[in-house]
Amino acid sequence: MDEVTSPRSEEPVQGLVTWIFSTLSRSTCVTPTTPVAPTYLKNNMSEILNIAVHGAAGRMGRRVVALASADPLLKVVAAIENDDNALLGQDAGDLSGVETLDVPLSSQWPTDADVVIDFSLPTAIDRCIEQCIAHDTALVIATTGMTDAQVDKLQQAAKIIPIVWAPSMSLAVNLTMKVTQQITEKLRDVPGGLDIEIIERHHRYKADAPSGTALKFGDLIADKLDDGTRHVHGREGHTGQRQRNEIGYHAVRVGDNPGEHTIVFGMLGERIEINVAASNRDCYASGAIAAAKWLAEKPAGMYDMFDVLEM
Ligand SMILES: NC(=O)C1=CN([C@@H]2O[C@H](COP(=O)(O)OP(=O)(O)OC[C@H]3O[C@@H](n4cnc5c(N)ncnc54)[C@H](OP(=O)(O)O)[C@@H]3O)[C@@H](O)[C@H]2O)C=CC1
Ligand SMILES: O=C(O)C1=N[C@H](C(=O)O)C[C@H](O)C1
Repeated sequence: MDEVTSPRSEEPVQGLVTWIFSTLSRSTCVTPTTPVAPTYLKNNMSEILNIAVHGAAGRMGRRVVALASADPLLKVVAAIENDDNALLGQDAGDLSGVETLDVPLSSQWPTDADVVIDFSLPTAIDRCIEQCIAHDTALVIATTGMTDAQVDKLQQAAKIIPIVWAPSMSLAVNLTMKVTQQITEKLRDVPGGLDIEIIERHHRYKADAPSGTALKFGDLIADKLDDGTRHVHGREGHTGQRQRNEIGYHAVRVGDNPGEHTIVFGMLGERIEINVAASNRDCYASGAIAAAKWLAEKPAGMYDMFDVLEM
């Protein structure tokens, strides 16, 4: 695959712009009806990579199966599901709207996977981590809403197996995270003060709020502010004036929105709003597949999408 230029050696904003154009010019537009493998990362894979999809019958799992099955460098060897899922036994390819793969949905853990790609539920995460360690399998973990104990467990697991963990696998979202950090650095001391609020919009079926991505936006922005940032979730009643050191979060649940984040930088007299929105779920699925390929040759450790995307 083509080599991507890292922005690290260049001046920050110019570097990011150069990088995104060089990246997008190498990428392929994907739609749910025409699965195409992600092409925006180089990889040096010499062998076919065996992929297991955890949460394979879900909204995301199906798109991962569809895109991975269209990639000549990948083989979907397992489609793991809940042991009481009504679809157990059905073919993962049929379910995902691609050709029959002869991979039935199963709650059994596979023995031949090189990398597990997880889009499931927090209740499924403990077993997933334990099984990846037991089978010495790399793990791309995308599920959001984990408990602190599960995050600790994941950090411990990263001492034994390679893990990519990110609340958003999307290229555009991760680039936007970098941009919002740069904006925060430029505006943090603006006369009159800077108010930062994060509005996220997702489909009505989403189980956790605010989104993992919104929380990560907030943490990354807070890293560029003075200590003592307060993370405020919604507002109601007699709240008093907004405090200077707050980051506000607002979770909107509407229809079938596959994910949208708006970061508002409010000042006296003007404001900036940065919006990043998915049109469909393939930005996440293709990012997770890129992460799996990247991870295949890495030693044990905890990585994120900034590592994968060389940002
Ligand atoms: N990092 C990223 O880029 C993204 C992350 N996400 C996150 O991914 C997760 C999944 O999202 P989405 O696909 O929309 O959700 P879905 O609810 O559609 O899919 C989750 C799937 O996991 C299955 N599952 C439940 N328990 C287990 C188990 N023990 N073992 C294996 N599978 C299990 C569910 O089965 P059942 O129905 O039987 O419970 C379901 O099929 C969410 O946390 C979401 O926030 C989503 C998009 C992008
Ligand atoms: O549940 C979803 O759909 C999504 N969840 C992730 C999150 O919580 O950040 C990522 C994406 O926004 C879609």
